[in-house]
Amino acid sequence: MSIAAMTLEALSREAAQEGADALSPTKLEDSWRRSVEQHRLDPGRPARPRILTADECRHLREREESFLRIAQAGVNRLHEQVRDSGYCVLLTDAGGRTIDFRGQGSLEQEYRGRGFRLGACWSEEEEGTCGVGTAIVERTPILVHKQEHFLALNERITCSAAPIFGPDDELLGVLNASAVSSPDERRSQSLVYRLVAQNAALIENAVFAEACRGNWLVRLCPAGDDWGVDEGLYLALDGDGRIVHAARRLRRHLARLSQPPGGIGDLLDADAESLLRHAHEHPGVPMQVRCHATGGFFQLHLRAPSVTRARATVGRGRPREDDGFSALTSADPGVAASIERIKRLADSRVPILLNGETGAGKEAFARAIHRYSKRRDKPFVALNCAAIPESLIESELFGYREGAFTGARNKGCPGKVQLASGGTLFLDEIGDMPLALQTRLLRVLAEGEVMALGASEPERVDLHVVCATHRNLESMVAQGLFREDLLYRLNAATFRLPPLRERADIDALIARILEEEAEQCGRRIALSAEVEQRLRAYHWPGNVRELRNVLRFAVAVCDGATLTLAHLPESLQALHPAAPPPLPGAAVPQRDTAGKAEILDALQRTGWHISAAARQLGMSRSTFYRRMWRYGIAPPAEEGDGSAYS
Ligand SMILES: Nc1ncnc2c1ncn2[C@@H]1O[C@H](COP(=O)(O)OP(=O)(O)OP(=O)(O)O)[C@@H](O)[C@H]1O
Repeated sequence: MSIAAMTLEALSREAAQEGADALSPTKLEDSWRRSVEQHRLDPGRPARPRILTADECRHLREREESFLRIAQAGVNRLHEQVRDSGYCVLLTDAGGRTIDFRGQGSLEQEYRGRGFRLGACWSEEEEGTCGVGTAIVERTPILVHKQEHFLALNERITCSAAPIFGPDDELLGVLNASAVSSPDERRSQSLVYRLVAQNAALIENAVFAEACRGNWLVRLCPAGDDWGVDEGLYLALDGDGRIVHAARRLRRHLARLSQPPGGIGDLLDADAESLLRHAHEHPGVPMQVRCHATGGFFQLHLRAPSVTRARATVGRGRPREDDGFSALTSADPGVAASIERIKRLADSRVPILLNGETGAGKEAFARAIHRYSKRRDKPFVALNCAAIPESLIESELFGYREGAFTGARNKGCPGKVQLASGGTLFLDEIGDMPLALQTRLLRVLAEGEVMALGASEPERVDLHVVCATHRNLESMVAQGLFREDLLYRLNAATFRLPPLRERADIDALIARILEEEAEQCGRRIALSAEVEQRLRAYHWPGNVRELRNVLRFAVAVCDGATLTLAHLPESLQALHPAAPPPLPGAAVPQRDTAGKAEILDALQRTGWHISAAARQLGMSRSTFYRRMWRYGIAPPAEEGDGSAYS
């Protein structure tokens, strides 16, 4: 497959194919078969869809708050387009539960009577073949018209539904438009069907743009399009102009290329520097670019990163500003993908194993999982298996009953397992757990039961277990130091937290932790270029913990507004010997090291005159643009609230 596959024409063909798929009888036949054979539904069932209780509904909407917020524009737009024709609009979560609903006054009663309302559950398992449920299973837009519904009760309604996916292809929910009366002719629904699919794509793009707020965002549109209809193909670029993420529709095509593009320049006749130059010189005007392989032209719109304003990664579109993971949001593709996968497991009972060097953030992740889950109001109980003597781990973990051993407290004492019941048990350094106790832990995990020391009856416990280790448990198994069956129970969901030196988002982490530490002292502090370089070059054996300590120290000893090398601990100062002073008369080398503060300062002093600012710092214009790109600096008129500019 050549790069030509990624043209909009190809995408349009694909959309048309999806359109044809919606009408494909095969999908409906499959769904009917599932309704009978898998879900064992009775087509004559008299009951309407299940409706969540008010409490369940509120809880669900809270959890999906950020998805709801981002999807709102698309839901409203679709509603405006179809309401006068008698359609209502539903947005559901990935399980088909209605989390947003737009009706129409005069038809409200009829909608409610048919199950179109907040909290209604439209999964295929419960309703059989239906728009929302079948779109979830088939993962494609679908039209289910009248008698195509499985339940006789639903055979008067028509439903056009389209799934919405997150940046990692995870299903976030379904957008659906339904009417309670419509012509029998299926083709009468083709316009509504297209509008639903189009608005679902719009929401998907908005989710992508939100998730990539920390990156430069590129949107490619065919000539003549404008920002009003937010379609197009999205790419996220890092500070070196490399493509770090592509939205789903584009990714499908990029994946088929024999050689995936590394930088934007591999794809288009423009590099990062020229995009920025254009944005600076022609504010508000999209840049015309050409695809190398096809020669096709696109309008390119560019949006600056907004690292400090980055909100919680959307992913599954979960809740509130602090959804547990907001403080850990990462532009490192590996970490970001782990967060998205972990979120999906947060409410399951699948144990999670976090692997990583000391200080890499394992406990911070465990706490985030707990705060993200529906167990967040219940206890989070941590036990460091390496920190307490082997002889005490057993009673610490499983508790003991009265008189269980000499020195035991009169009334006995619950263990961490009992204390964590209903919530999350975090077992740090699980590799240090003695073998005999591993057997007992296995029983807790397998049977949900714990036997306290000295007890005659086991107690039932309901736990989510998160474990962490810096060790290689597989090789411990090979050495007979760790039980193989326990490993298999724990490692179904293993996540590796990379050491800081390997993280692609190290600059953003430095910036965020510096901001936090400076804020603690009510100050704003920038980094000098030398400090930035030094922090980036250091190997960080103590990972994020060490980084935080270094910055805390530096902020404490710095009186001014900029951290210099002199403020760093000695271990970092000694990293590179200072360069010898230049010999008199020697050519002054080109600078390529100015930090963000210096660049911004020069821009402000020169009124954003690029050549003058570059001259002041002894740089060429292109080096200066490169640095602006790296630091995510956009001309002030374009920065705004981080929304797109061209
Ligand atoms: N992504 C992050 N952003 C900001 N701070 C972080 C991040 N990850 C970890 N930290 C901070 O780094 C410190 C160490 O983190 P944590 O205790 O979670 O590491 P750990 O991997 O569990 O370490 P250990 O293995 O030594 O127990 C904490 O102060 C934590 O708040």
